[in-house]
Amino acid sequence: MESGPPGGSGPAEPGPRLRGLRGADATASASSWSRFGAEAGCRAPAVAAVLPAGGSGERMGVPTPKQFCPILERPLISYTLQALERVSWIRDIVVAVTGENMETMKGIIQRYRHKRISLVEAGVTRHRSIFNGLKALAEDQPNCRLSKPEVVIIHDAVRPFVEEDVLLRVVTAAQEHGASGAIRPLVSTVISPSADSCLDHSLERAKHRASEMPQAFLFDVIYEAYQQCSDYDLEFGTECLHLALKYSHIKAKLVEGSPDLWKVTYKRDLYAAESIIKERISQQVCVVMDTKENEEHVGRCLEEMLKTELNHVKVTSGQDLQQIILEQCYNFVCVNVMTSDFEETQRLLNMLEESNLSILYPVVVISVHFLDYESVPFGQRMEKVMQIREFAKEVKKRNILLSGLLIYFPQEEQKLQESLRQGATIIAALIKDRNSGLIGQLLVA
Ligand SMILES: Nc1ccn([C@@H]2O[C@H](COP(=O)(O)OP(=O)(O)OP(=O)(O)O)[C@@H](O)[C@H]2O)c(=O)n1
Ligand SMILES: O=P(O)(O)OC[C@@H](O)[C@@H](O)[C@@H](O)CO
Repeated sequence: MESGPPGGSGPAEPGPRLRGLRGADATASASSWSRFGAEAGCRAPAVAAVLPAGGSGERMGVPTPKQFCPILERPLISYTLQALERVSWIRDIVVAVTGENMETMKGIIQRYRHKRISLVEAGVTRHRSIFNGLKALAEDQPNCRLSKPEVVIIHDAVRPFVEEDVLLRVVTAAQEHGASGAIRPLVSTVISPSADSCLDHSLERAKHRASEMPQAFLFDVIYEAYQQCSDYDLEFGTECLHLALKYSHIKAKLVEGSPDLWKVTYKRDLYAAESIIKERISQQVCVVMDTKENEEHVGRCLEEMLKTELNHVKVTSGQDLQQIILEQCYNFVCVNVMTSDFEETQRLLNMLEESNLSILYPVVVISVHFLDYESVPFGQRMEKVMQIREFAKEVKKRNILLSGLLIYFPQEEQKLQESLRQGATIIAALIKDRNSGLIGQLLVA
């Protein structure tokens, strides 16, 4: 069993969250357990998680095992780890990876600052990988800070969209019933073919469900089941709940899961996961502008136009920028009126680089310049504005996607409104698409 970097599998420690949120998240997380636990009449147990991540992803059809395939330049497994790390009452997260991917996994833990992670060798099947993870929790191994939990969550490393709510529900149900698992309605009807590939019978879809993840077990229940498990089940089985029933005689409590619990299996699932992640981090934008009359006016007009494109538009003159960054806004518009200088934008970029906000997700920054660019020789004006290409190349190394937008100003009010509307559309497209191919580009509204 290997731990990640020093402190990798230390005591429960929230994962890579920004300072301001860590407290908030942990408080929310702890209070949700205490609230939920109180309602369910149970106390908070010691909880650990096992993530099988030792597969080859054959159905994905690419050389890279799907758990390491990038989404927005970050490996899929990192999103799942992040989701579990948001839950402060999960004490340890044991990830089963193949020996050949051990260094890759350690690099991911290091780069994305994952905490509470311990690594074990995967097995040749998913059940064997899970079993190895459980052994790491069961046995007091020398120099290992892992200890046996009361409840263990088992969750596929390729299911990134798991929320605290369903984790809380399966753990609470496992405390009471010994085992629990998330289920979803079937999308297609299940049929049973005959030996000659004809329809033998079909199952009534309404009476059946798809077994998803997360699942949770009293540790002794599932560990006992794996210890008694036949080689056939270890080799060909796909259902942990079945092992708990067959070997520990425990009937798992089934809980309804959300639609986002699906497993990334085929390439289309990766595209779907990327669009969900893009949508989640594109919900809000922060408009940074000075309160000088001119700037405030066009900034407010732009704000109004942006509200027709994006759900949440915050405006700041800069004082509360640090808090906005801590609240994990990933999209910024810096308004510059009658100047092609980048001082304001540079100040914002410096704050973003210091904040580590862009470690987990690409941060979009659009430097908007309201410029009377017809009255000054084009070359002279453009020379300064074209600096954006150099800035963009530099900040891309920190996962910040910088592009520029020119809006002719001043101009007759109606034309200005049209430019602002076009500008808002361009800004929304840059935020929603997060295409790193557009960094350093200067767009004109
Ligand atoms: N020997 C294995 C096989 C699978 N898994 C993990 O179990 C989860 C769900 O399995 P699945 O979706 O089948 O992954 P793969 O086996 O990689 O996919 P495929 O069947 O397409 O090869 C994945 O996180 C996978 O990495 C594992 O830990 N050890
Ligand atoms: O069968 P696969 O190896 O593709 O994935 C494992 C899934 O079967 C499993 O995650 C759920 O069905 C719940 O047990």
